[in-house]
Amino acid sequence: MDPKPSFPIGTRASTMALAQTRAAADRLNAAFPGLGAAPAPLSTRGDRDQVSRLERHGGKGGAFVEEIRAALRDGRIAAAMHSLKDMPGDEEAPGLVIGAVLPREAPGDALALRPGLALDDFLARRGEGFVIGAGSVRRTAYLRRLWPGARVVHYRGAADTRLRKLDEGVPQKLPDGGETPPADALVMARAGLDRIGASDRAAYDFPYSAMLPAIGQGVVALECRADAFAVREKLARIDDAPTRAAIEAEREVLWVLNGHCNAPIAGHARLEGETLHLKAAVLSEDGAALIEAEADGPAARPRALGRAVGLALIEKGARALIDASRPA
Ligand SMILES: NCc1[nH]cc(CCC(=O)O)c1CC(=O)O
Repeated sequence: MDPKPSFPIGTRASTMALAQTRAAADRLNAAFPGLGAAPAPLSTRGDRDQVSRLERHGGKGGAFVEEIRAALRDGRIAAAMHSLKDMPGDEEAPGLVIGAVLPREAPGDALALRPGLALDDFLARRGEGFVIGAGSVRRTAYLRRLWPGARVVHYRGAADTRLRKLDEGVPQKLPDGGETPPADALVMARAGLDRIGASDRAAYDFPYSAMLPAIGQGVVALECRADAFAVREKLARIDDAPTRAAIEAEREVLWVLNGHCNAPIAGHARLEGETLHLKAAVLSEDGAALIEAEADGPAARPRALGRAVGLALIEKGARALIDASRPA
């Protein structure tokens, strides 16, 4: 790797994050030959501390995003690569903007199975008696609805590490010193599996009707300083308009709900011609309650659509579910 790229893109050092950042650098270098965009891996506290839960770091933003933002603010990097899903949606970062999003990859969730397990058997038993690892309250809540007979355990860490633990039958350490039983299956982002070259590990893709993705899932975002005009101009040039419209609608839902990082909120927007279709949901942590809202709107006004869907969720009682899932 170029030790001192002229356009360093800050990133976490995981396999997945590096793959995403290389994709972003390729896109920039194709649009601006000679720019010298290249990944600048930074190690974050969230990566070093694999044991504690994300919430301990003040949420997703606290875990991964803030340290990379610090490098952006002090000028060590020109842009920062984030999985959009990991960026808090209910507040803006002062002085920073999302300058570009890359074309969205598969937005959904997939099931990876321990080698030797047959998908047919798993599905026929509806997960009964199986241990399923999941890393978010959204996935946990949907799993409890879908396969109530399965035991869902908290699983986190880099995607390739999680897969290795699944394959080797390694238990996962918990913050309280205990450990989970080895998992039979993991729920992971399909886009993450694709990016680390593990597409063949996706034994089953959850239909959106069974598990609606996280807001922003599958989208790579490039953040930069609001006052870095030369950078902003380059990022504007590679911004993917259909993805931008979708994420503006989705993230407006988060904004309206004021959803904290631990809230089981889901949402997905898709563009068809000039029309955006947006569906969003809020669940109770045990999956017993599911509130959904959906609407269509012009692609040119994505935030209005997101706002309407967010407010419809609140009308239907979403606020109580979000408050109930707030960490004490
Ligand atoms: N929270 C971790 C994270 N952040 C982004 C992705 C990959 C998919 C994406 O780009 O949304 C993942 C891994 C996962 O959820 O399994």
